[in-house]
Amino acid sequence: MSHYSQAKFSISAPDITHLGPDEGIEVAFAGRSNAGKSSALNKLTRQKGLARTSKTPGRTQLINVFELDENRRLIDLPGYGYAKVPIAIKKKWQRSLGEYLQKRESIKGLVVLMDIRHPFKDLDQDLINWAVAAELPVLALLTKADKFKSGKRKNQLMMAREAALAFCGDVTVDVFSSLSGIGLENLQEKLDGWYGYERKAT
Ligand SMILES: Nc1nc2c(ncn2[C@@H]2O[C@H](COP(=O)(O)OP(=O)(O)OP(=O)(O)O)[C@@H](O)[C@H]2O)c(=O)[nH]1
Ligand SMILES: [Mg+2]
Repeated sequence: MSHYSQAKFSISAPDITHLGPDEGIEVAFAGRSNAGKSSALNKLTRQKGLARTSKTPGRTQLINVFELDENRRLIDLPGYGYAKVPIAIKKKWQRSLGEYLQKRESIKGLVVLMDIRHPFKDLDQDLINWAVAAELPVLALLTKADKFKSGKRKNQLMMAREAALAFCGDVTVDVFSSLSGIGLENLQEKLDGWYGYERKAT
């Protein structure tokens, strides 16, 4: 049994003032709209309907909080970069995203999810660079990895790692698929470290 299957929906907050006390450890999932954040959270927690997913980009407009235990939370952040949203709404939710990242003390790790077919767009780079500068640990995940066969996938991962090195230094880059489960073990291992869960010796 994984710690992550314990996740329970806690709250949806329009901005950080509506979140609970800024204590404990939060790990946030961020990325462009439609990158697969909510799907990845469902895969990680083994709960198909935990985070709402959608074919329509811009589904997650609130900061959604899932509790693992009293001190540990998973955060599904609003997606960025989706053009077809009324500007007023977009401004509001991008502000809540920025505020969360800049002001929330309990964030201890950031997972940046990017579609493996077009990783490291400008906004992704900005976010990762910001996190690196803020000394916030980052895991860059290339999602929907099932879209590529193994050879192409490895190649794309190699290129993405080189791209990451070139523009923002040493961030971990890995592949992930919420359909096939590729990369799930590695994701859990990274999160275990951030949350301070001990790994069983095997
Ligand atoms: N093939 C494939 N499709 C995926 C995968 N993960 C997500 N998708 C699809 O991509 C679309 C968007 O997934 P979501 O998880 O809702 O994306 P999101 O990043 O939460 O999107 P917003 O909430 O709009 O920011 C849905 O149609 C998913 O079924 C994956 O690993 N493989
Ligand atoms: Mg979502």
